[in-house]
This record gives sequence, structure tokens and C-alpha cells, in this order.
Amino acid sequence: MNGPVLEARHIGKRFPDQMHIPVLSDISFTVGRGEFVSVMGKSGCGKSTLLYILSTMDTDYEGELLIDGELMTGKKSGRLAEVRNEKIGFVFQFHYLLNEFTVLKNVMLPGLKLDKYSEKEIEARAMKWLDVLQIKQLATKMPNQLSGGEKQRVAIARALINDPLIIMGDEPTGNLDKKNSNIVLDIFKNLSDEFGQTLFIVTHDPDFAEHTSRIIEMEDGMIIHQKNSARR
Ligand SMILES: Nc1ncnc2c1ncn2[C@@H]1O[C@H](COP(=O)(O)OP(=O)(O)OP(=O)(O)O)[C@@H](O)[C@H]1O
Repeated sequence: MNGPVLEARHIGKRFPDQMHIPVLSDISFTVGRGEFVSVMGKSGCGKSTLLYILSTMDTDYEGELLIDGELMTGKKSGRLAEVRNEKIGFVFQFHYLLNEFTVLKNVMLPGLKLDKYSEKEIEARAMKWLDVLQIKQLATKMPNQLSGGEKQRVAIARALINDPLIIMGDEPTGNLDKKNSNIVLDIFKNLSDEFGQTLFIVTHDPDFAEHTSRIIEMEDGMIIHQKNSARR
């Protein structure tokens, strides 16, 4: 399909214990193929809540969500899990690598859950991404032998293994020092520029956001501003 990768239509959210205060109100936007979008806003403005809805993990919201032109709202949990596994790659603030497996196996795991590629292909793809991210030499290491920045690069390789339509990130540089944040930012820019990867990243960091192609700015659960950055 050639329509938007992601489309939010008038999304709203209230938590059951605080029904009178909307945490999100009337959030509407689309993300097109190959866009590198960042979402900025002060702590508590609703960024993580929004990402949880966009990634289909929270199904209790107002409005509609479409991924790759398919309406997600009201879909059964089985279909939502399929869409998550096939179309979305996740990168979080913490890497969530499994300490009992090697780097290579960690990157391969989401691929092994799907029938999309054979095990041999998954291994080749994992090695390709480890190479692109310049951590191929770490393939046989265990996660606890890596630095924080290296772990986050492994997490990015893992997010790429199923050739996702979109990568969603929740503060992926939030736990990194400046040097490693810049490495991760360069990786995302490279994925966007060289591979046409669509990226949707929640961040606190204005320096990071400045390098994305569009910034969605939120305040008190609403979008207050959207701007295309100077980058393109
Ligand atoms: N399960 C919940 N029940 C009730 N209120 C919640 C729940 N989760 C989040 N909230 C409230 O919703 C608002 C938005 O929270 P959210 O975590 O989405 O903000 P955020 O912009 O991601 O913040 P941060 O940058 O600190 O991660 C906050 O006021 C928060 O207290």
C-alpha cells in the first residue's frame, strides 16, 4: 500500500481513575513512508501514552488509528499482535536484551517468531544489520559484556530484523551520554537517508529532534505545533 504508514484520527485518552481529565485530546496526524518524525514535549504531556496507543498496545482510546492503511481500532488482540510483530520495530530507553543469549541470538529472536524468513536468512540479516551498525565484532558476546551505547545499537539491530514498516522509539537516547546519543542519532539518520526507513521517535532532547525531518510538539495532551525541520 502507498498511503500513510501511520494515521492518527482524533485520538483521545482518559484513564479510568481520572475520567474528567483527558490525558490526550484530538491528536491527528499522518506519517508518510520514509519520514523521520520526532515527538517532543515536557514530562507528563502524554508522549508515552500516545506511543502506547500508536503501537497498538493500548486499545482503550477515542478516535481511530490506522497502520499501513488498515484500521487498528476495534481489531482483535491477535491481529494487533501480528501487526506489531510484522510492521513495527521498537527501541526503548532501556534495551531489554536477554542476558542468557548472545548478541546475535538477541537480534534474531523477533525474526524467529515470524514465518517471514528462514533461520539462515534471519542470521544473515542479523549479521548485516550488526555490520551496518558497526558492531559485527560483538555478535558472539553476551549483553552484560557490552557498554550502554553498544547495547542500544544491538536493540536497534533487533528492531530492524523483520524489516519493519516503522520504527517506534520511546526516548531511545534517554539513558545514554552525549557521545552515544549522537551515535544513535547518526544511525537513525542513516537508516532514514540510506534505507528509507520510517521512524517515529519520542524524545526529550531538542538537539536530537532538530535532526529529524518533522517535529510534533505536544503540551497537556495536545499537539500545539508541527514543523518540518531545517534538515530537509
Ligand atoms: N495508568 C495511568 N493512570 C492514570 N494516569 C496516568 C497513567 N499513565 C500516565 N498517566 C498520566 O498521564 C499523563 C501523561 O503521561 P505520559 O507518561 O504519557 O507522559 P510523557 O509525556 O511520556 O512523560 P515523560 O516524558 O515523563 O515520560 C501524566 O499526567 C501521567 O501522570
